[in-house]
Amino acid sequence: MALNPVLGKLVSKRVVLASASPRRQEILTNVGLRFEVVPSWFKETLEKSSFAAPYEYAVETAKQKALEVANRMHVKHLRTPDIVIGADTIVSVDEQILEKPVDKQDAYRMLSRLSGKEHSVFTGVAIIHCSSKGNQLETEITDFYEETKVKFSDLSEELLWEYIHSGEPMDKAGGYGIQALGGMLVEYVHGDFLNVVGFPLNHFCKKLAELYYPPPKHTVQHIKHDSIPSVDTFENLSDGESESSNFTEHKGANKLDSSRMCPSRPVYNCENSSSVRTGFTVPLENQNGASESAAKLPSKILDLMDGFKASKALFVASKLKMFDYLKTKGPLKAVDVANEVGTSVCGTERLLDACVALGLLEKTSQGYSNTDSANTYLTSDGEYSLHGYIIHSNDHLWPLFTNLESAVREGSRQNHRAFGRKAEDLFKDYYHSQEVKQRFMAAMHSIAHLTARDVATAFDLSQFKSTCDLGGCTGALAHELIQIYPNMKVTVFDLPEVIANISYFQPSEQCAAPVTFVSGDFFKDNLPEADLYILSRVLHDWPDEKIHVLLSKISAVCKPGCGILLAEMVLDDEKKNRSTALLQSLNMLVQTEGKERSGSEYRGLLEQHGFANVKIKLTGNLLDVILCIKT
Ligand SMILES: Cc1cn([C@H]2C[C@H](O)[C@@H](COP(=O)(O)OP(=O)(O)OP(=O)(O)O)O2)c(=O)[nH]c1=O
Repeated sequence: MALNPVLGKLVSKRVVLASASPRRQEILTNVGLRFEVVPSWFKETLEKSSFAAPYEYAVETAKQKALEVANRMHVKHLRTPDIVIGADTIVSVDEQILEKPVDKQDAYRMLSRLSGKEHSVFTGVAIIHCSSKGNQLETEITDFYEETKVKFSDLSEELLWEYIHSGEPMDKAGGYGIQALGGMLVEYVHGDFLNVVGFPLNHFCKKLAELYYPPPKHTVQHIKHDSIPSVDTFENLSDGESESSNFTEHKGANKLDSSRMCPSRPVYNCENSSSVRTGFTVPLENQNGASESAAKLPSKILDLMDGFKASKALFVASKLKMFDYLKTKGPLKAVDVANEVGTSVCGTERLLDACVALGLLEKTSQGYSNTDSANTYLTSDGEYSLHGYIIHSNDHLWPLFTNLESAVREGSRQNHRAFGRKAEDLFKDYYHSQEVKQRFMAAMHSIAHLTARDVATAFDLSQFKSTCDLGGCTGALAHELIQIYPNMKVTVFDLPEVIANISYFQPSEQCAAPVTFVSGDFFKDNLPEADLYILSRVLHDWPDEKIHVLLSKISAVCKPGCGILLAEMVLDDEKKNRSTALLQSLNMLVQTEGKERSGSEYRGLLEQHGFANVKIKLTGNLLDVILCIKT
């Protein structure tokens, strides 16, 4: 199947996914679609009883989510996106619509209704093509839905509660996630699996193929409204591109054929009906090579070849604090940015343009300005600033990664090559100078802050009265724990040179129950007493031998019923799917004796030290969470 041309049609467009769902982002990223994420603020409060069928509710909600984002972006930035994609997933059982549970009781109510029965999962999708006329936003809406049938086994009350306590149901329609623990509840699935996970990719691609490669008119005329089209893929059709299928041009000339845009007109594949489903294979119609070479364009490989340039562009713009200047003073012309920063105008202009193309900045006739993401993540005072980690990536990881080849040949860390220093203990390397130490602490703080909420809420930790975050650095996770569990006593235990430097990172408003910081070396010193020991991004720094030393120390002070919570990037057992975590494991190779590990590997390590009932939660954020209890 020539998939690439379908998505390739979107390459030059500003595509926005109006969804906060990490699953939708992952599904679309995995097929190489480039898009910005702007979660919709539309509240899912449409009156369900006013819809004749559950899928109509999902389609309308998806449409409203996407329209809200299209309108907001148009008004706010005066730079209208080309395409906004919205989606809404619901579960329907006995004519009732189930959305995300509001609390655990609600999850229990939903899951017990699904037990032993077949239900339908509907995802409504809206694809909105936007354009600006004068100051007005014009939209062309295409929508559709997909249904998948899922049957649950008979589920005991005990099993349901165990599942609910895993925390997985809370952000998922119907209260389950088929892609993770919830998969164990499922007897069969009829239909598109990804539709259950939140996005019907196959139907979406077919829809794009319809929009961008419509069949020639004579073919359409032969199709009866209620009949199966005479072709089931587009392979036999001529492209139509030369006539009218280039969406942008077509739209400019006159409005799109509304029969293609309106889901309620059944002329050509506008309904969700398997009887009119077509494949989304795109024709290699042109025998003289033009389209064929486009179809073969190895875009993923080309993106990888460019990856280091894109990373470095981000690092340099961050290091020069361009995002900070644009936040306070933007929009600015390239010459003004160059003056602020003290750089050349021609170099600055090229860097800013590259950042625009990478989706980090926006460019209008008034100049360059930050995107919402840049304000949140790239400025040094952004709410979830990654500035510290970006500078660490530029100044520390980049030189190490340039020695990746040696690391792979030798199987060991490369600090001596990158920094001309004999490799000592990992943390002695980081703490040999005040500047490097503070840079490292800022980097760790930014990741800990970004992931803290997901780590703290992955499991219900209210049973633990006291917690000790070993290697908890600036206390970002500790502060989040206190927010969520106000009665919890939280201690951070870290090296004296870290504890001496934490003040800069403390939240300005004082918490009622402040975090206690204790200095020491967890390999050598006594550990503070606690019901729960947290090791966040600690075990990945060390080889198995050192981990056994640490886990046996924790095991010795842990009473039965007490636990360990690990926060790490957990690899899939086959070590072939999670590229972020696998690349992070290379990161550990170039600078430590540690590595990233799979869920089974962590389970094996923990069980050897008397920790059982090991539960793993993939959070969708950078860190996954593992909880286990001392027997
Ligand atoms: C049934 C099921 C749902 N889900 C998820 C998909 C959706 O993210 C979520 C349903 O909620 P939605 O309201 O469709 O989406 P969302 O709130 O996650 O994101 P947004 O509104 O910003 O688009 O449930 C799974 O991940 N696995 C499953 O098995």
